[in-house]
Amino acid sequence: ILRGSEARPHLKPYMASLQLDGQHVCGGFLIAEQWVLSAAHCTEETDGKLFQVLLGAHSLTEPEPHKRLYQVRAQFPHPGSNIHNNKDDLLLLQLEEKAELNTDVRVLPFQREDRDVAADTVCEVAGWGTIDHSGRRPDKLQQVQRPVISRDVCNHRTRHDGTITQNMMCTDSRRKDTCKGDSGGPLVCGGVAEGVVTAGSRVCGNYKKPAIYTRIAPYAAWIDSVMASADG
Ligand SMILES: O=C(O)c1[nH]c2ccc(F)cc2c1NC(=O)[C@H]1C[C@@H]1c1ccccc1
Repeated sequence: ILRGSEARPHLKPYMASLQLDGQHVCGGFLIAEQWVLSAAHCTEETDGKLFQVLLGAHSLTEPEPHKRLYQVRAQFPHPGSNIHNNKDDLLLLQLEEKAELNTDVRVLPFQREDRDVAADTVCEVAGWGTIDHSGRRPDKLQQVQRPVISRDVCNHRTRHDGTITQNMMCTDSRRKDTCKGDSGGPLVCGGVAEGVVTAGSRVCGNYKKPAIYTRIAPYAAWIDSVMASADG
């Protein structure tokens, strides 16, 4: 998160850190007791290794009362996701067991009505992604508020030039923005997850390249079917 602020500890109890060998790779969030939603691109350089999911954390390194690292039973990238574009950039992770819910670990509801969030709506995004242009990585969860921009503006020739589909949405990226490592985290508008930070590599903090999110509502049926089909 560029030019954001430290989140109030444990006030975003749905936040997850997807880790490999103890290193934060991407964000994610708890959508059900045994399920985390993130971005498919985050699995690109993991050569088949499964993530571990850290829940209940504010600091990535310090001991905290409800912080716990969960093993992942299975990972389900959306079948339409691919390395060439941002399409269907969603990843479902089934935890090895149901997460223990408490004050610091809670499910975040996601939007099921497929209707665009109005432009200028101010939403919030959080993550342990880079906090400056030198790529500094925070230890504590950061957050920032960003206004939604319309798909037409985001698709302008000088912005993302028609690549933003109706399954994507954008927020203004002038100065304050998401960045590497924030991908997979939720864009929360009015207490509901409306989008997932896409993990395609993109410049951060440049107003000409707005932040891109995968809208969740169009994928509600896919999410429900994967959760229903997997055992447990
Ligand atoms: O965040 C992303 O957009 C993104 N997209 C990817 C695609 C493949 C992939 F193998 C990884 C990623 C990845 N995350 C990262 O590179 C994470 C490692 C970097 C990071 C930044 C800040 C703080 C901690 C760690």
